[in-house]
Amino acid sequence: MTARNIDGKAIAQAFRAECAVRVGRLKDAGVVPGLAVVIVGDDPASKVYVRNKAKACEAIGVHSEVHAMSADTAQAHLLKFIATLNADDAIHGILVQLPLPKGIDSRAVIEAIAPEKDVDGFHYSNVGRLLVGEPAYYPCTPWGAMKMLEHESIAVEGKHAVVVGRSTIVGKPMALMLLNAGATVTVCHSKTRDLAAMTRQADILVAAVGKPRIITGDMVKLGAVVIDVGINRLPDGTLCGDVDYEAVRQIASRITPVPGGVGPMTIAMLLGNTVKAAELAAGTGVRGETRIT
Ligand SMILES: Nc1nc(=O)c2c([nH]1)NC[C@@H]1CN(c3ccc(C(=O)N[C@@H](CCC(=O)O)C(=O)O)cc3)C=[N+]21
Repeated sequence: MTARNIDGKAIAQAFRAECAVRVGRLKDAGVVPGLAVVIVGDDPASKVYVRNKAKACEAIGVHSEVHAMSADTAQAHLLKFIATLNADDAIHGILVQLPLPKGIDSRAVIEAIAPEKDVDGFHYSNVGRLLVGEPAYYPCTPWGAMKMLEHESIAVEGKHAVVVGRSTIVGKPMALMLLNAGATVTVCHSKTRDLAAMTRQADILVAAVGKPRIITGDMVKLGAVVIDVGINRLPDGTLCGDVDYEAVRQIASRITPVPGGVGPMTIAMLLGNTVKAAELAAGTGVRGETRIT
């Protein structure tokens, strides 16, 4: 078997086009969606991501502003700044780029963001809503992975999904989204005994570990759907996922490539959440859905 790729770039493009239409409608109603991105310190990788986010906003007519602060910014200053963004009617979404420099309590910073502007879906309020299965802003990376499954008409209900990784940003919310969608979910992590025995049971396998190519061919069931969330930069500068793509491709039925898989979806979901935040602020958003994007 050779797996077909799930083309994140193309799906993200289609989703962004839908967002652009919604932005057009908002503009007719006199509202320009606005995203504020706050970046503290000068991590080069973070700067690239932030630039890509700003470009993606610009392309669909979302106002974006990047607030760059030095690595020695005081936490109190950052909290005050977030309070001004919370009060700014032109800003519908706030994203504080993670990781933050040592000495800043990321949790305190996230909790300072108004939940209705928390387009990352990291605030306790949104995390709790996800747990309960209520409308919320859902974390963009796992939400993007779910959207890929939906777009490809891959049924989740009744499937055995195995998530490798238990981070707050990807693994845990991914497991909850799959569970809410009716999957039987196993979450594996660094303390799991016999990881391969677990992953081989997966109809849908999600790798969110952050270690290059740790999911090898022998760990995958024939015909499984494999979602690779890992983005690892190798010493030679190339990007690779958590999945040994060439080997697993021979066994899986569908696979997301890296790059061009979950990464582009993450940015598309951020745009979707920002547009939704503007729609809700403008009173044109649809409430009562089981999900917000
Ligand atoms: N508050 C916060 N929210 C985030 O969403 C957030 C964050 N902090 N910190 C850093 C991570 C990382 N992240 C990525 C988004 C898109 C790609 C992406 O588009 N990747 C391309 C390749 C990009 C490249 O070539 O480097 C791809 O996979 O095809 C990657 C990584 C969002 N993050």
